[in-house]
Amino acid sequence: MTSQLDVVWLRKSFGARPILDVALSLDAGDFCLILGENGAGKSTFFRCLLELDNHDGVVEVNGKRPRRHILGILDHPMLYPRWSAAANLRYVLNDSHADKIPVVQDLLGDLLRRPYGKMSTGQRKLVLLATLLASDADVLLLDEFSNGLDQSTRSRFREAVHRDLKERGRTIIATGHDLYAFESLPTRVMVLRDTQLTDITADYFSDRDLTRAYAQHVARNSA
Ligand SMILES: Nc1ncnc2c1ncn2[C@@H]1O[C@H](COP(=O)(O)OP(=O)(O)OP(=O)(O)O)[C@@H](O)[C@H]1O
Repeated sequence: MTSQLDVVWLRKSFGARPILDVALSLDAGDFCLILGENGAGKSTFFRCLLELDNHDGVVEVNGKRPRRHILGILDHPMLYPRWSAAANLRYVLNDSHADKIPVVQDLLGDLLRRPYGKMSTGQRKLVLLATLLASDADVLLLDEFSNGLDQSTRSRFREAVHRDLKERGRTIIATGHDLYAFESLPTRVMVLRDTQLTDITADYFSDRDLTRAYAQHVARNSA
């Protein structure tokens, strides 16, 4: 059976320095958390999947070339600051009713009317998440998305993502150093180190403790 996202192989170097030599297959409904030290190559992996960096490899979404089926949030994306969140959503998604989509209404509520430029960092992130969840993309990438979110915004993030995975069956890949923010979401957990992805999902599922599973992996590999 074809996976929803199939990174058959992907290699990336900066000059003579190899950064990525990875393969990864994920199904519909998978939430894959990629852990790794600063500089391990997580953002570079996302940039390659989004075709923002040149690289070698074969990547397929539902057995075909990805085209517009992968969308992601990378560092500090900008929407139009003077426009309301609703106007930005309608423009970005090219859909005059985008602000009426239930997931958008649930996530943003009154924020929809507020100018994007006058929002806090966490509120802007919710607008970006709503944009992704209202899109047609089958694969979503969330780079360091959870950083700087307070407890209640994290809960809204988790609930919206949970519902999307269950009802829409997208594939979501996230990175982040704040592991508590991802509580209960991951179906797959990988560590990126020395150009390679290592699957630590089984370790994570033994007691659903991300911090312990990651610390054990690091300890094993630095011994
Ligand atoms: N345009 C570039 N040219 C050369 N080297 C780069 C470029 N972009 C990133 N790098 C290097 O590639 C490596 C991977 O960077 P990347 O940003 O992907 O790491 P990361 O895992 O996302 O780190 P962090 O957790 O700090 O966000 C780093 O050593 C970085 O310095």
